[in-house]
Amino acid sequence: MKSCSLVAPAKINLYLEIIGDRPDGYHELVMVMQSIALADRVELRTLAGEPTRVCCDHPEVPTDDRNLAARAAMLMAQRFPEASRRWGGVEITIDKQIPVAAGLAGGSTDAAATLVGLNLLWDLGLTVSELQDLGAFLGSDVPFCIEGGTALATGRGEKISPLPTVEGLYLVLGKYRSLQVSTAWAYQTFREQFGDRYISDEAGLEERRQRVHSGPMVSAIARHDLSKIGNELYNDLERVVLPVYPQVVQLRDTLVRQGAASGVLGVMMSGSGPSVFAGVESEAQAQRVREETARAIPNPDLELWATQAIPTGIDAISS
Ligand SMILES: C[C@@](CO)(OP(=O)(O)O)[C@H](O)COP(=O)(O)OP(=O)(O)OC[C@H]1O[C@@H](n2ccc(N)nc2=O)[C@H](O)[C@@H]1O
Ligand SMILES: Nc1ncnc2c1ncn2[C@@H]1O[C@H](COP(=O)(O)OP(=O)(O)O)[C@@H](O)[C@H]1O
Repeated sequence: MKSCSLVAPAKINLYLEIIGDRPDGYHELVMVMQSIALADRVELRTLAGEPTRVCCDHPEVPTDDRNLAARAAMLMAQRFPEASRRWGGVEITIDKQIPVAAGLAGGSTDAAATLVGLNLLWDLGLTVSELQDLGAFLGSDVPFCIEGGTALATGRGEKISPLPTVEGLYLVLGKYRSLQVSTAWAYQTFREQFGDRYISDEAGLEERRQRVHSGPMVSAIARHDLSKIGNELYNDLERVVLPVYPQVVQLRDTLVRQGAASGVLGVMMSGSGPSVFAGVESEAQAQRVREETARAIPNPDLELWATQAIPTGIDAISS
């Protein structure tokens, strides 16, 4: 029996621009992704002679083959049948700390951890880039989650180029427990409402890629300019999620108001939502804004975290 334990961080999107339609039904994106300290813990244990199973006591996380981590294990077994025969199935235990369907890539990071962990347990020696290629079969956010840190993501989100590390960015993150947003719904609604500005042919997409507005965010990151990073936060999916979820607007507005008083750098919804984050410059300020926001919205359904940007993705802490 072999086992390993991994830290699987969530992500936020500092920038998300939808630039067009793709023949595969996905959307062509330009995103700036950032790993954060809020993380699941994933434990893997080989099970000689037994099938793969997932253990997770979070009521909204499936433990059958809908679980993205189980799918990652199945993909590895399919691609590496010899190692799979030798080691048998794997028990995947997920300690779920990342809120589910929140726009924070919780399922994707568990899948990424499973790929990284099985690479270690099965002594496969796969490179980060090979693991990312496998991850792209599981979901658009999985390749980013493998290496994590700060990165530009293009294509449907699976093409990753590392960016300089964002240091000293602290965050207040909020999410209503009972609210979940389906990513497929968010993109579908965007397509229905704003699809007429889409470009679908490759030449048009290439021309559009040259005109994306992510340049100022990328240069703010290169210059380590936190206040400019705060000004350049952007997410196209806010345009479809905010009109349907008034609580998200209330949380966003409250964080913006705290910002005016406490010097918040910027506020934005992450991914397809409904989580919203505010960027600040110190841990103490993050704690203060978190407390003030909890006082301003005294709703037990609202969960708030003080967290921070981190420079790494999946971290194997023991094997
Ligand atoms: C919006 C983002 C931003 O990082 O994150 P989340 O909010 O899910 O965390 C991602 O684009 C989500 O990535 P991920 O959650 O991996 O999506 P996938 O499983 O690949 O796709 C789920 C569904 O979203 C839509 N989809 C996703 C990615 C993309 N570029 N175009 C799309 O249209 C498709 O309808 C797809 O069926
Ligand atoms: N390991 C997992 N953790 C969380 N959700 C999972 C997992 N595997 C599958 N899911 C399913 O994926 C859906 C999206 O969850 P999640 O990945 O947390 O959100 P998001 O796509 O917003 O980042 C959930 O509704 C859940 O049913």
